[in-house]
Order: sequence, then structure tokens, then C-alpha cells
Amino acid sequence: MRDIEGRVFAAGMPVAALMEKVAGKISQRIQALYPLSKLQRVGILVGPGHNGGDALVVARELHFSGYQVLIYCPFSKLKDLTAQHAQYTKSLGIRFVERVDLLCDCQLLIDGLFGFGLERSLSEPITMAIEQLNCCSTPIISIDLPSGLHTDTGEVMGKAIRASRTLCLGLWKLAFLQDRALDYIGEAELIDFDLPLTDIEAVLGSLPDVTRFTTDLAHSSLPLHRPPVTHKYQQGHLLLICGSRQYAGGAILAGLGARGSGVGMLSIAVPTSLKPILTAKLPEALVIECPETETGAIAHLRDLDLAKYSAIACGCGITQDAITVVQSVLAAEKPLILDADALNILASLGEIPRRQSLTILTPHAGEFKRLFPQINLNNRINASCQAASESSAVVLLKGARTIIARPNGKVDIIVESTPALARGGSGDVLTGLMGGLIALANCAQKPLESMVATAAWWHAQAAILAARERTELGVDAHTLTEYLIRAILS
Ligand SMILES: NC(=O)C1=CN([C@@H]2O[C@H](COP(=O)(O)OP(=O)(O)OC[C@H]3O[C@@H](n4cnc5c(N)ncnc54)[C@H](O)[C@@H]3O)[C@@H](O)[C@H]2O)[C@H](O)CC1
Ligand SMILES: [K+]
Repeated sequence: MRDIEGRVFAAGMPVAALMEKVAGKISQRIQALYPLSKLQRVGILVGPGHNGGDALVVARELHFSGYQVLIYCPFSKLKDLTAQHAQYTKSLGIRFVERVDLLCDCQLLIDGLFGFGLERSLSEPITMAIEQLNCCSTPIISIDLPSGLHTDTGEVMGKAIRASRTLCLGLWKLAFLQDRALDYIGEAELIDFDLPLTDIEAVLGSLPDVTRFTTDLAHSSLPLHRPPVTHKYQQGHLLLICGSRQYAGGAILAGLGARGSGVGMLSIAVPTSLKPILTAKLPEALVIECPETETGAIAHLRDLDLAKYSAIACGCGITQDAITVVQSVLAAEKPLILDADALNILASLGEIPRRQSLTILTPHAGEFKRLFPQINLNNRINASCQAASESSAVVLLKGARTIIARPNGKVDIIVESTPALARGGSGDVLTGLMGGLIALANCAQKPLESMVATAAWWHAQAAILAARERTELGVDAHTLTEYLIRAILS
């Protein structure tokens, strides 16, 4: 953003004019959210840089609209433009308070302490003030970014404002896509202020590396329409390898996820003792019974011809005893998804083999650390990219904001999701669903890599819809599978 605005200023746009335009939009939005009829007293937190300048313009606009405005600015040295706005707001008779507790009876707070210019950890007295403000129950709207968060990593630099809503300016900053920042950001909203596309592209490239994966993108790759003349083997054949005597449920849920994908044929390889239950739950699937280890895991894949499948998904409920199975699928020349204990087995093998075909790894943070112990997970976006580049696999890192990184550096982030998915079994559903989509796409010779994000988007949308109808408590993994089709109808 610093480089983009630099180009805009160099082209002749005055800095003050841009601030006036941006802050004008912020104050309009605030007035729409909190009209004068609802509340009158607004406290404004002003920092030393241009984030503080934005806040002072907002203070002036709200003052002229009839709000009672109080300003708290605990800095003696302000940037020039900010200092000018401070001088003018004072001249208008807007009250500056010395102590943060004097804002406690405000009905709304606007946070303009720091934006993307925060460059080191905050210290006293600011940290103390932030702590006090976070304890008031007053709603806080942050300008650009909650003050105290690092704009890229989302790290809390000492202390950070816990906003109820954040108005992000111009372009989404990376912090909005980092799990650890989400508690501070509250509702996230983008305020557009007409940055020229040529300047954005000059800095970020025409296809930015990081993409927010949206409904439009998903719909462009969902295989919603079939040719009028086709047969089941032309609609993909997925081999799911899953389950153990200990974990039968993972196999069933992965199977139901695959069913939701619309894949033409579904084969499920399970230990012998699981055959009756899988046949009962998924009558359409071909259930392949495999010899069992003493512990009830799949011992090996018999003489299965792995070449006949369009994709393989392996791992749900297999336990760490199914080592031979994971070795066999790694050697198969088919698109392969590894999840759950297949990832733990892969980690124990010590090395991720290079494969000719696409490999997709779907770890949560714990599995990620076992697979890539040398990669620091502090910045989830960078960590996923590094993992994808090192392993030559597509890495899907599960979380509140699931990240999908490709070996070529492209990253998709699922920006709409729900904590309802934090529940046993929901990952198994995703693996089955993704396996089905990859099998379909491979059979239709469509791009495979975009299907990973499409599956994650679909899975999240189903959970959002289910949570809306049933609350976040009502989205068990089995119920989730029943919302898959409904999620793409709406
Ligand atoms: N293009 C846009 O998006 C526009 C954004 N605007 C707003 O400007 C800020 C960024 O302004 P900038 O002055 O560069 O940075 P900050 O206001 O975030 O603060 C920098 C200021 O603070 C000092 N500082 C940094 N770290 C610390 C610290 N730990 N403790 C104390 N002081 C610190 C630093 O020295 C600077 O003086 C952006 O977020 C938007 O809100 C424009 O208004 C319009 C265009
Ligand atoms: K801020």
C-alpha cells in the first residue's frame, strides 16, 4: 500500500486530498452504522501518523453532523498533516481529553492510533490505554487496522485494540487473512477509495499471488453441468482409502463427503471388518475389503490396480499402523490427497517424496508442525507457501481462514467460514468432497489445483448455511454432509 499510494502521490494527487476523501468515506459509513438518532457521544483515538489524521477528519465531520466528540491524543509529536488537523479541530472547540478514562462514557470509540505504519511494539502509556479501552463494553471501530496489529502478519505488537468492526482502506491487508488477528478485527469491511488499477497492478502484478477465494471463483470451477451423453466412469472414479476397526466413523464421513461431490464412481478401501457398516451407509459405493493388521488397520491394498482411478484420497481414520498403504499410494501415478494419519505417517517417513502427479496435503496446525518442523507457523500465509515450495505439493492449512498454497507461490484463502467447523469429523468430510471433485476434474481434464480451494470453499459454505439454520452447535459432521448440495443451490 505504501508503494501504491506513493505512485498516486507522485502522479499529482495531494496527500491531504486523499486523506480527506478516505476519511470522508469513513465518516459516512460510521454515520450510517450509528446514526445520530441512536447515539451522540463519540470518543476518537488519535495517533501520531496519518491514521491519526484520518481520525481527526472523522472527528471534524462527526462534530459538524451534530455528534458530541471527544478526542484522546497521547502524543506530543505528530506528522505535519495530522498536526494541522489537530490544530483545526481544537479551534472548532472540540474537546481534547488528557486521560483515557474520560472516554468511558462515550457510546462509540473510533480507533485512529496506528494503521499500516506501526513499525515497532507499543509501550506505556499506550499499552495501558489500549487495555483500559478494551475493557469498556463500548463498540470500537478501527480505521484501516486495529491499532497494535502488524499489517502483514497480524501479530499483536505489545497490545492491540479489540475492535468490533474494522474499516480496511483500499485493499485488504494480509493481517485480515491471518487467524491470530481475527479476534481483534471484529467485522471486517473494505472501504474503496478509487485506487487506480494501473497503480495496483504495477505494484502487485496483474494476478496477485494471494487471492481471497470468493463465490464467483468457486462457481467458475464447480462441475455443475454434465454433457448430455456421458456415463459414470466419465464422471470420475475416486478411491477413498480410509478407516480402521478403531475409527469407522472417519471412513463413513469421508464417503458421505465424496457422495456430496457428485463424483461418478466411488470405491472405498477399508479393513475387512468395516465392510458391512460402509455398505449399509453408502449403498452406491464399491466397498473393497482389505486385510487387517492386528490393531485393525488396513495391512495392505491387496492387488488393487491404482492406475484405474481418477484420484485417490487416503488417511481418514487409518491410524498410524497403515504405513504400507501410504507407501503404496505415494508410488501411484494419480492425483493424491493425504489427510489425517496419512500425514502423520508421511511425517514419520522423514521425507516427502517428489511425485509425477499432483499431491495435496491437508494438515491442521498440529499435523503441519509434524510435517514441516523447520517452518515457523507464526505467519500462516508465508508458512504454507514455504511448505508448498519445499514439498512440491499443494498444501491446504486448515484454520479459521483456511490457506491453500501451491508450489508456484499462488495462494488462495477461504475468507468466509464458521467456527462451527471446529468439530471432529468435519475434516473427513472435506477430504471426501475434495477427492470427488479432483476425480471429476481429472476425468474431465480440467485444472486440478483450483479444485482444492473450491472444495474448501464449498465445505465452508455448507457449514455457514447449516449454522445459520441450526446454530453453530448444530453442525455435526454428518449434518454438514446434508448441507453440501443446498449450499450451492443458494
Ligand atoms: N493509501 C492509503 O491507504 C491511505 C491511508 N491513509 C492512512 O494512513 C495510515 C498510514 O499512515 P502512516 O502515517 O504511514 O502510519 P501510521 O498512522 O500507522 O503511524 C505511523 C506513525 O507512528 C509512529 N510509530 C510507529 N510505530 C510506533 C510505536 N510502536 N510507538 C509509537 N509510535 C510509533 C511512526 O513513527 C509514525 O509517525 C493508514 O493506515 C491510513 O489510516 C491516508 O490517510 C490516506 C491514504
Ligand atoms: K487504527
